[in-house]
Amino acid sequence: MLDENHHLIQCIMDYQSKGKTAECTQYQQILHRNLVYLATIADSNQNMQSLLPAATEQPLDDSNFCKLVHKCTCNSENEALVLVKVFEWQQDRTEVLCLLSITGPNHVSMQQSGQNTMPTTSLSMTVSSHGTGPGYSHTVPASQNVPMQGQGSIGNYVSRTNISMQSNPVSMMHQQAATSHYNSAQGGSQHYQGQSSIAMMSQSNQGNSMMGQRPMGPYRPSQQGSSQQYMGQEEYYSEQYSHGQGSSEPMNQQYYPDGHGDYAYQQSSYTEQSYDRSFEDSTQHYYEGVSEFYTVLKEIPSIASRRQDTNRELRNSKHIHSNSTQISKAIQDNNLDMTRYFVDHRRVCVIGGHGGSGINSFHSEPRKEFGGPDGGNGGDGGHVILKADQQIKSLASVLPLYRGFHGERGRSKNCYGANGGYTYIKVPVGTVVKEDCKIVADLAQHGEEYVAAYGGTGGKGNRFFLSNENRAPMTATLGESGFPNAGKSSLLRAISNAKPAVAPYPFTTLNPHVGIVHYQDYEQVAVADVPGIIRGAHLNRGLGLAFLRHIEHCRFLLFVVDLSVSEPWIQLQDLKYELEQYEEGLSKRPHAVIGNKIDLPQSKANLLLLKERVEQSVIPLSALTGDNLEELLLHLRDLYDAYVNTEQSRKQNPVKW
Ligand SMILES: Nc1nc2c(ncn2[C@@H]2O[C@H](COP(=O)(O)OP(=O)(O)OP(=O)(O)O)[C@@H](O)[C@H]2O)c(=O)[nH]1
Ligand SMILES: [Mg+2]
Repeated sequence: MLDENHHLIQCIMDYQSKGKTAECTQYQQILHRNLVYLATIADSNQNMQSLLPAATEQPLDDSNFCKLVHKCTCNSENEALVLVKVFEWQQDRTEVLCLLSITGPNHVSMQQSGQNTMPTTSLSMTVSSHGTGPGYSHTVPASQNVPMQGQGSIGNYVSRTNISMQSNPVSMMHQQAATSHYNSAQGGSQHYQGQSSIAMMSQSNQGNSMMGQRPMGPYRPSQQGSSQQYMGQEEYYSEQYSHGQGSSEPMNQQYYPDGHGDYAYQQSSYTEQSYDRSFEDSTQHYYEGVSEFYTVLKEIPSIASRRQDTNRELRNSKHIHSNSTQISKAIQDNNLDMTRYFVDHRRVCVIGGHGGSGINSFHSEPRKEFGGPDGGNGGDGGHVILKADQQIKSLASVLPLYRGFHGERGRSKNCYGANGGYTYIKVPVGTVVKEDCKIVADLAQHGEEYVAAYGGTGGKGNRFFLSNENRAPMTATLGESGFPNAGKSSLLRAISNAKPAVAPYPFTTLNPHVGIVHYQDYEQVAVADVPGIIRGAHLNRGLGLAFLRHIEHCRFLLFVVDLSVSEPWIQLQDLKYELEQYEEGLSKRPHAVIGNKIDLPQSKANLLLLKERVEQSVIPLSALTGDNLEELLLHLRDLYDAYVNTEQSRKQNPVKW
C-alpha cells in the first residue's frame, strides 16, 4: 500500500507540475481512498490510536499536502515512524480527517491484530449503532414548540465491529487467494457509560454489541432506502462498467452488473458453468480482453485489493475512459500495474445508524396554554445487514466501511422520528462471517441475513417522561445506541419466579418489580428490580429517582453492570453517584457488584479491567445463560445472613419477607 501510495503521489506531483488538473484530481481521489483505508486500520488498532494525539501537526494547505504524504511515505520504508495525514479532498482540503501513526515495532503487532493478519485480500469495516425503544402514542392536537434542549442520556455509545468475511469457494481463483485461517480485526472500542441497579439497580442502559447474538427483529420497510446504499453501489458499478465497455473493451464482452463483474470479466457466451473451469483456464480467460491497459502481474495479495480499488477508480473516470490510450500510458509510465483477483475475503467495518434524539416540547394553543409535554421520540438508527445473494459471486463489491442510516429526531405534537432504513450488504451464498476470530454467521442459503450492526436507540421525547409526579417533564434523551440494558430484569427472572418485562431497549422497566429468592432452608429473600437510572437522575432526568423510595428499606444493594460495554466501571461510578445524591450514604449500604452478560465476547476483557478498578469483588454472570448464578445466590445469602446477624446482635428483629 505504501508503495502504491508512493506511486500515486509521484503521479500527482507530475500532473501538478504539468498542469493536468483532471488527472491530478483523479489520482488524489485514489490516494485519498488509500489513506482512508489506512485510517480504518488505524481505527481498529489501539496502539495506533494511542499514538494519534502525539501527531498534532498543523493542518496543511492544498499545495504542500502531497509533499508531506510523499515525505512520510518515503520515510516509512527506512524509518520507524510514518505519519500520514488524511484530508478531505472534496471540500476545503484543509481539514485533517485523521492522523495516522505507524511505528516499526507496533506496526508488527498491528498487523497481527489487524489487517495484515488477513492472509490475502482483506478489508476492515467499522460499525456503530444507535436506536429507540417503543414509545407511547398520544394523539395531541396542534402544538407549539417550546425552546427545547435535549438532555443527554447517560453517554455516547458507538458500537464498532470489525468483521472478517470469507466467501466460500465458488471455483475459479480461490485456491490462490484464499487461505485456511483468518483473523478478524480486534473489536473496536465502545464508549458507554451506564449504571445498573438491584435493590436491583442498574443504569438505563445502552450498549452491547452482541450483534451476532441478538435475534433479528421483523423487517421494517426501509424508510430511507435500506437498499439505497447498496443500490447506490450498484449504480456505481453499472456506471463504471458501461464506461468500461465504451471504448477500451471488446464489444462482445460484458461485466456482471452486480459488482462481481469487476473481476469476473466474461464474454457474452460465458455461462455460469464456466465457473467450474480450472483455475488456469479461468485466469487465462479472465484476462482476455483487458490486456489493453491491465498488465498481469504477480503481486502480493494484500496489495491486490487496493489495486483493484485503484483499478476501479481509474475505470470510473469518464476522462480516462474517453482516452484509454492515455491512461494506459500513464499507468505504464508510473508502474501502476493493475491485476484483478477474485476477492473471497474482506474485512469490513460496519457502523449502525444513530438513533434520533427525542425532543423537549410543550403543547400550547389558544385557550389551552399549558397543553402538556408533546415531544416525540427519535427514530431508531438503521441496522447494517449482510445478506446472501446468489447473484453475487465474489466479495469484490463489498466496501470497507458501511454506516447505517440514522434515525430522525422526534418532533413536537408527539411526532416520532422516522427510523433509519436498513443497509444491506449483498454477499455471495456461502459467506462466512467472523468477529474476533469467531465464526458468527454462515450465510449458506440465498436470502439468509446476518445483522452485522444494530441501529441505535432513538432518544425519548419529554412526553415519555410524563408521570403523575411530574406533569411537565423537561427531560429528553439523545439518540444513542439502542442496545439492551444491563439485564436487571433478566436477572430477576433468572433467580426468582418474578416475570418483569425484558426487552432490548432502555426504560423497559418503568416500575419496581419484586421477586422472591427461595433457599433450601426455607429462607426467602425479596429482590426488587428497579427502573434504570441514568446520569442526572437526581435532577429528575430519565425516570428520575422517585422510584428509589420504594427501596429505601432495602438492606443491601446489587449493582448490575453490563460487562459487554467498554468502561463498565463508569456505570458503577455514575450509579453510586446518583444514589448518593438521592440519599447520603445510600451507595454505601452493603452491596455487591454484578457483572452481567459475561457470555458476550468482549465481556471477559472488560471484567478484568473492572476488577482492577473497583475495590469490592465483582460477580461475573450471565442472566441469559445462567452462568455463575450460584455465586450470586450464595453471595446474596451471605449478605442476608450478615444483615440478620447484625440485627440480632443489636437485639432487633430482622425484617423478613
Ligand atoms: N447476552 C446476554 N444478554 C442479556 C443478558 N442479560 C440480559 N440480556 C439482554 O439484555 C436485554 C435487556 O435486558 P433487561 O433485563 O430488560 O435489562 P434491564 O436492565 O431490566 O433494562 P431496563 O428495565 O430498561 O432498565 C435483553 O434483550 C436481554 O435479553 C446476559 O446475561 N447475556
Ligand atoms: Mg428491566
